[in-house]
Amino acid sequence: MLSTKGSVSREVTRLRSRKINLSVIGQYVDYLVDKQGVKNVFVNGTTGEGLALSSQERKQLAEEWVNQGKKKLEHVIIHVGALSLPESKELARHAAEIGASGISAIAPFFFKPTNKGALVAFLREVASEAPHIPFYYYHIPPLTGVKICIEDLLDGIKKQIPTFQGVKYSDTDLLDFAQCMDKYNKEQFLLLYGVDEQLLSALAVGATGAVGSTYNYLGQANNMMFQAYANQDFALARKYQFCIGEFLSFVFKLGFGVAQTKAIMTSLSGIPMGPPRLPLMSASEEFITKAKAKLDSLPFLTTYPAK
Ligand SMILES: CC(=O)N[C@H](C=O)[C@@H](O)[C@H](O)[C@H](O)CO
Ligand SMILES: CC(=O)C(=O)O
Repeated sequence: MLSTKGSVSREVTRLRSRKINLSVIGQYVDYLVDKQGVKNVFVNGTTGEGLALSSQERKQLAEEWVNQGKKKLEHVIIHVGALSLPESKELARHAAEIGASGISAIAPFFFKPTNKGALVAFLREVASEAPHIPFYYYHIPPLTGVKICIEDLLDGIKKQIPTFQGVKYSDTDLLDFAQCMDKYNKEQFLLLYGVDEQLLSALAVGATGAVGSTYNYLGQANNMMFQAYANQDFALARKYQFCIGEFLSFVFKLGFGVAQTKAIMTSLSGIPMGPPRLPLMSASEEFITKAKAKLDSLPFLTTYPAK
C-alpha cells in the first residue's frame, strides 16, 4: 500500500507542471507521412487531450500542425469542441483563420444536449464561425455520454449547418452507422470510423475513412488493410484486422487509454510524446515493455515490403 501511494505521489509531482512541446510536431508530421502513409490529421481530439488543454494551448498546437503540415499533409482537421459555447466558437474562428482544412466538435458533456434540436443548435453556432471550411460532428458516446442517434442527426442537417460534411464515428453501433451510409447515400457525407479494432466491419458497410489513435503507429498496416479490401482480398484484409485486434485486445486487458497510446507511440517512433496531463497518469514501464513485446511478436503489423 505504502509503496503504491509513494509512487502515485512521485508521478503526480512529475506531471504537475508539464507544458505542451511544439518542437516535435515537425518530426511527427514527417513520421506520419513517411513511415505510416498518413496524410490527414485530427488535432486536439481525444489522443491529443484537447479537452485537457487551455484555449491558448489548443490554438498554438493548431497553428503548429497547420504550419508544419503545409505541402506535406492533405487535411488538418482541428477539433474545437468545448464545454463552453463561446470557447468553442473562438477556437472555430481561429482554426478558420489559420487555414485549417476543417473543424470538428464533440457534444458538450457536462450540461448535455438531451435531444437532436439542442445538439444541432450548439453545433450550428460553432460551425457558423468557420463558414468556408467543412464541419464534422465527433460522435464519441463512451466519453461524452451523449448518445443521440446519428441516423436522426443527419436528417436535414445540411439545411441547419450548410458546412456539415460528415461524422467521426467513435462508437460500436454498426447498425446506426450502416443506416447512415444507406439512408444518406446521396448527400455523400464522409463517415469516418473511429473504433480501430473493428474498422474492417465498418468498411464492409461503406465507411469512407477512419480516424483513430492507433493510426499514429499502425497507419501503414491499416493502409494495407484498406488496399486489400479495395482489391477484394478479404482474407488478407481480415488478417490485418485480426492482428490489430490481437494487439488491442492484449493491451485492453492491461489497461489502455491515451497515456498508453502516447507511450507506445514514443517507443515505436522515437519521438517523445511526453506524459499525459493530470488527471491521466503515465503508462507504467511494465505496460510499455509488455506492449512492445506483443507488437514485436506481430511483425506482420510493423514490417512492410520495401516500396
Ligand atoms: C475512445 C477512444 O479513444 N477512441 C479512439 C478514437 O476515437 C480510438 O482510436 C481508440 O483509441 C481505439 O479504437 C482503441 O480502442
Ligand atoms: C483517437 C482520435 O481519433 C482522436 O484523437 O480524437
